[in-house]
Amino acid sequence: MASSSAPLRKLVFVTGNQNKLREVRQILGNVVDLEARPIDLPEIQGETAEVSADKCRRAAEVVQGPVITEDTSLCFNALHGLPGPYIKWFMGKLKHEGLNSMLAGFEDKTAYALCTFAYSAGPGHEPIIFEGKTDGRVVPARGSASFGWDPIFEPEGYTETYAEMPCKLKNTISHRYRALEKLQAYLQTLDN
Ligand SMILES: O=c1nc[nH]c2c1ncn2[C@H]1C[C@H](O)[C@@H](COP(=O)(O)OP(=O)(O)OP(=O)(O)O)O1
Ligand SMILES: [Mg+2]
Repeated sequence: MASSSAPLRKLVFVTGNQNKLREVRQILGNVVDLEARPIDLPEIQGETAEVSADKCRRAAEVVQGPVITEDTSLCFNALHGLPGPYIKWFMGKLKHEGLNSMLAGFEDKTAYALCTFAYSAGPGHEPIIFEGKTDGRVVPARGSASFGWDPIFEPEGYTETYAEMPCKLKNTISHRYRALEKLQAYLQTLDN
């Protein structure tokens, strides 16, 4: 926690996703002065860390200052980590039912949610990557369909899907929470 007398660090979060923004605000609380920019940046193909670093470089150019970006992957173990960073496009076309069908031919329904935050101090500053991972499995949709693939992801050790649990609980076990813990620890080192 920043001391109450120190001014809060200003950080721009570039994202086109309101649900992400809401969770990031809930998790971080008042530790940073977060300003949202609803810009949907282009995303390259590749491994998650490369996709994230590239998006963050573009964001720093747009913002001309310190910036964070976030990428979320949903990785099916039976498919060697796919759809991974392409989950948005798979979700868009296949919906929850189709994502379940992709695993119909496999015994292994396990998956993990991977959240990658990237921080850049500004244009020309190489992004630093912070990853958080939550293991679970893919199940037929249960719970409110308000955020992406939440209804089909049941985190390990729980009988509820992300969509069925109170957001307070999701926010203490989620891929996003785990990545933000690391980002927050890094931001604290900058404050000292
Ligand atoms: O906790 C989550 N629970 C369920 N679904 C989620 C979660 N987090 C992201 N999602 C969805 C949104 C999008 O369909 C895809 C990630 O794609 P991703 O490119 O990272 O997000 P986006 O394009 O919506 O926002 P952004 O402008 O920050 O890139 O997975
Ligand atoms: Mg995106």
